[in-house]
Amino acid sequence: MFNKLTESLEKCPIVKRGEYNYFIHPVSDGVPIVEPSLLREVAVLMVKSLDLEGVTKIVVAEAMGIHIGVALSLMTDIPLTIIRKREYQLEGEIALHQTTGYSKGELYLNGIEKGEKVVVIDDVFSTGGTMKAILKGIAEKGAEVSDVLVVIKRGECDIGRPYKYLVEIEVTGDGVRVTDTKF
Ligand SMILES: O=P(O)(O)OC[C@H]1O[C@H](OP(=O)(O)OP(=O)(O)O)[C@H](O)[C@@H]1O
Ligand code: HPA
Repeated sequence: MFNKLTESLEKCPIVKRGEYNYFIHPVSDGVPIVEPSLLREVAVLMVKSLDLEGVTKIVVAEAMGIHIGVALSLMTDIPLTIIRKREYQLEGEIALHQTTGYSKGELYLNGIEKGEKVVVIDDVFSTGGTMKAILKGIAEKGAEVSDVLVVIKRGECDIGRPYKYLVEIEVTGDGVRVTDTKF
């Protein structure tokens, strides 16, 4: 029944970013197209997996957290905040330094208050660098993280706390192999 995510991953193309084998998939890249049925499957699986009890905000990072965050927000009626790559200089904004397997950059966190209970979701874990930066920012704000979930886990990531994933993959220059699913 839930086979769109695994089947689409096993068919997706790989490109080189330096030494990094980068897989290109609708969930992690938005290209070539995001099928509503795939997005719905991911949203249903996230709702089933996450502990949403008492959660006041869904936290995602620009850009590829946005479509999955919107889908989850529409299904749960929980508001969404997007960590942006653009600085707004709003009061209380926190700047975070992000390092991924192939890039570095700044992220800016707004919209989370002390004492809130949040879930953080993202499309992919590769090194876990982005998630570690996000968690540091949320802790600095004094908010509690109820759950962390990534749709696609590639590689081993220690983010300093437990997390959930929907599928685990291995990526080589030849393609993607799904090694575990949580549904
Ligand atoms: O575990 P990591 O090594 O940190 O990699 C995962 C991050 O990399 C991608 O974001 P990216 O910064 O490339 O931006 P995008 O969402 O705009 O594609 C992805 O959306 C994750 O946030
Ligand atoms: N593909 C898409 N998004 C990603 C990847 C990847 O290989 N690694 C980290 N984010």
